[in-house]
Amino acid sequence: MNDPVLVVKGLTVYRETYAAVQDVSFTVPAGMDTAIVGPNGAGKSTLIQAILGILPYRSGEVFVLGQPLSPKGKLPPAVRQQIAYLPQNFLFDRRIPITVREFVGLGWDRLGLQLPWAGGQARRHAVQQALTQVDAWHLYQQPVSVLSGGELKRILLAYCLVRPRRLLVLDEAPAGLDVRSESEFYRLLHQLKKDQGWAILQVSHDLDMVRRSCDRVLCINRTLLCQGTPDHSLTPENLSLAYGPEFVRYRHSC
Ligand SMILES: Nc1ncnc2c1ncn2[C@@H]1O[C@H](COP(=O)(O)OP(=O)(O)OP(=O)(O)O)[C@@H](O)[C@H]1O
Repeated sequence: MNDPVLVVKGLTVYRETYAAVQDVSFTVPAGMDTAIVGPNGAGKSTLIQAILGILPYRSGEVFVLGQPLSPKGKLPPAVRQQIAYLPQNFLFDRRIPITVREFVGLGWDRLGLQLPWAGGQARRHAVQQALTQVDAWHLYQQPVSVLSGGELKRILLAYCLVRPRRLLVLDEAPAGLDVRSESEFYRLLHQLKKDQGWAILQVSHDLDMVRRSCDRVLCINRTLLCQGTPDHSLTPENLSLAYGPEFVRYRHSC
């Protein structure tokens, strides 16, 4: 009945001459929050960038909403529009003269050519709602260039939320948010998956959060070491396999 939002089969991705991701297979169902965990340099960002079509992949197959992603990252625009991505770092030229409201509105616009006034009131309403959801409506007239790191993160999330999507991909998304914003952020993710059936795929180093909030875990270190529910995956044996025995001893002594 519920086809998976994302299917990855035998995916291998190179960073120059190095196979950063090797033969990784998994599926991401709708309405679930799936975490990707693993040590630094394990290939987590490489994996999601290949799934998003930002990096080419060498072999394997990727299907988003049943449509194949080409090895060079091509996907039909109607499918691409269903995916939102919040990167680890968002680098841009701070001199760009664009306000928060204008920036978030770009997330609402359809891909491709359209009239500049398209949408009108629906667009304005969607922008206001998205900014309110991330508690940033008060910033709507601010130039993006003056925002703090945490404010910018919330604006980027509003950019992802401004239109209904099927898949939200996050790379260490809450980094830079204060404690209150972080808990609001996870509450919002929960709401998106429960009420609107969004699939969430998030890279995280916060194993306690993963245990609390995620439904499934993929543990990787170049290859997929294990997958399943947090209880099934985050066992001392699997953590030792991924991070080394020292890490498990350290966590138990805390
Ligand atoms: N632009 C690049 N050029 C060459 N190699 C790269 C590049 N970016 C990453 N790598 C290498 O690819 C491997 C995987 O990196 P990746 O950033 O995917 O890991 P990660 O699991 O996301 O790490 P972290 O937890 O530190 O963010 C690492 O060995 C890294 O050095």
